[in-house]
Amino acid sequence: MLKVQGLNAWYDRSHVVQDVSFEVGTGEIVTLMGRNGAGKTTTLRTLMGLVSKRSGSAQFNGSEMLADAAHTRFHAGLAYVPEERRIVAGLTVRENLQLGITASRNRHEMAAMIEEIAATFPRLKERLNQDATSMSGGEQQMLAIARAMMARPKMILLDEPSEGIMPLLVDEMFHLFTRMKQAGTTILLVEQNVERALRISDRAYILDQGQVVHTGSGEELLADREIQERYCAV
Ligand SMILES: Nc1ncnc2c1ncn2[C@@H]1O[C@H](COP(=O)(O)OP(=O)(O)OP(=O)(O)O)[C@@H](O)[C@H]1O
Repeated sequence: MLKVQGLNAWYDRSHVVQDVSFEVGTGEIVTLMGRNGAGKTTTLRTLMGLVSKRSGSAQFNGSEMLADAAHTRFHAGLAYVPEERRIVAGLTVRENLQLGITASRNRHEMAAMIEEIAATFPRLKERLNQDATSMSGGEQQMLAIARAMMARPKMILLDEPSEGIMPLLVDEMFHLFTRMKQAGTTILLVEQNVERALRISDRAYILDQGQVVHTGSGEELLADREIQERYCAV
């Protein structure tokens, strides 16, 4: 579904992503890992068209998309949940979810979509009419993911979804990713929570100083403590 080849990105003169190549197959969960500053977030931002100085190739379902505008990618079925969640204060959970729908929908369609999403995110279902920012950080993170899922993306890019979240919700969140995968969503994940991420990943790529230095199946990398200790914050 996504084929990235020779991707480069710069902030001014700083060459932050260097010749990065990786693939994400339809229905897979693929994780990008590596220490702070390795270039993971910048890789996602570059794929979403948010870094202007870039080169290389990124094909989404066979079409080159690196030069496309962010909204074109969105309409092609790519969703992005950045580390900062951008939940709108003063709106309820339901109203935040409604923001995730682009095309105009009638009330019944909208209600049906919220029902569908709420079935996957039970924690949000109980809180639909609550002010969204009164929820815990983890619940707000779930809302950010659920809101992105309202557009029914083919693929979702998640940047450190478990960061700063209480352990109980982290477990719930990783179960959620497995359920999203089972429901047909392809996931590209950036995670510091190495063990949990590897357990659910089909494949992972390890970045170090802007380059891919290692790749393997989730299972292979889970068994390789040396690689984890060397390149990830474990
Ligand atoms: N907007 C920016 N302007 C200039 N340099 C930046 C900017 N954002 C990130 N950088 C730098 O680019 C490098 C890669 O950062 P990036 O955020 O992609 O890493 P990361 O692997 O996602 O790490 P983290 O987990 O800390 O977010 C770092 O050296 C960082 O300081």
